[in-house]
Amino acid sequence: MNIFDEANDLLDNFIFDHLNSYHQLRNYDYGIENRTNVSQISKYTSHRILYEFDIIEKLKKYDKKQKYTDEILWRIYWKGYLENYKSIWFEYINFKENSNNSYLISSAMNGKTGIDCFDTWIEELKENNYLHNHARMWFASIWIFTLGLPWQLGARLFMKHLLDGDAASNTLSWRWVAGMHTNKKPYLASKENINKYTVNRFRDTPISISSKINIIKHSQHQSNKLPVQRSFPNSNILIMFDNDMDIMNRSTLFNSYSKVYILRNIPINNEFELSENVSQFKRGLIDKINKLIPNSKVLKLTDLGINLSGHSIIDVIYPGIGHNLDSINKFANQNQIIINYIYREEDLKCWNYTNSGFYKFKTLFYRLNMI
Ligand SMILES: Cc1cc2nc3c(=O)[nH]c(=O)nc-3n(C[C@H](O)[C@H](O)[C@H](O)COP(=O)(O)OP(=O)(O)OC[C@H]3O[C@@H](n4cnc5c(N)ncnc54)[C@H](O)[C@@H]3O)c2cc1C
Repeated sequence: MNIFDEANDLLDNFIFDHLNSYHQLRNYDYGIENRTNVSQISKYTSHRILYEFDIIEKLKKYDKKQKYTDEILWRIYWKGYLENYKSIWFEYINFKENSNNSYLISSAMNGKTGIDCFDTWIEELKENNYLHNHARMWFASIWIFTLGLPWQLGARLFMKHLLDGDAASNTLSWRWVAGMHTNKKPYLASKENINKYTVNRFRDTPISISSKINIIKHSQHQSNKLPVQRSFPNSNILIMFDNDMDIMNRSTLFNSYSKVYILRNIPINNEFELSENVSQFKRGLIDKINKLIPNSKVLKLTDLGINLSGHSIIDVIYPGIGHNLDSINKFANQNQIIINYIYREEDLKCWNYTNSGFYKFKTLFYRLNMI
């Protein structure tokens, strides 16, 4: 069974057994032993082993698909929103912590806050590399509004440990909790809500919401121009990354090149280092994909230079705003190489409608029958 069959099996089993009750049960976090109320496919969607638009297509024939489809749309929306407001990403990665909070930060990162649920989630995050969506919301709210810590550090901690770590969903969800997204309403976790949706699994720890709600400053971001698709191929080399590995229906594309390089070990500084579990998971996925593309080779970015000698223009499957894009752009600048990005038609279409709120996007998505 290849990795695509494995991922589709997980999705199909979920659809068959639990799609009907998803809208009623999805908000419950019953703990790691009982996760059947959610699909846990995110480690595949974030690497595009499962392609969002294929999932929506697959769901069309089911009755109670609405809530689940909406969640997939959130993923598409966040990606598109970040494409429209790239400066949000740069502001996030350039954030430097200079407060004297190091003791509190270290207690939070090591799960030693004394807040039972929060400390449990830290352990779960580091060991299981997954958190339920509601736990992510409570966690981020406690991090920001109870502990008073910068959201950017929480977002980096998530990216380090989540198998599904995703530049857009993660950065923008943290901003949403902080009250920095379009509705400007912070998400405030409450003890009653946590108790209800965790079925009283945690010691009853009071969560105080601090006055720090008011002090999250953020700049206004102007939307940027969206990219357009140019013609390809422009060289005999194609480059791809771990966050778009949907290779189904792409054999014609791959066959247009003599070599497909899958880049791994993208160097990012200490503040954005991935945990060993996450790195290992990505290595495993890349190796599996490598075996499925006959003319592919796995390369480190540091070895790309020698493999590209003599090329002044290369084609790259667009990896979306995030570290992969930053790294390849930096490489191209340093080596005076022109990059031609290959976009997906569905992405480009959706991004035109993701520059304001989610509900507007969702309404238009259905009305315009975007796939
Ligand atoms: C603070 C915070 C950080 C997050 N960071 C990430 C991240 O780095 N990567 C990531 O993929 N998701 C992130 N999410 C969104 C969401 O929590 C996860 O996608 C979801 O929990 C994954 O579990 P699942 O596959 O069982 O979800 P299900 O409930 O089964 O949903 C199915 C799929 O829909 C999509 N989806 C569901 N909820 C959301 C959502 N709120 N936003 C975007 N897509 C969604 C995902 O692709 C998910 O796999 C974050 C949410 C919050 C509040």
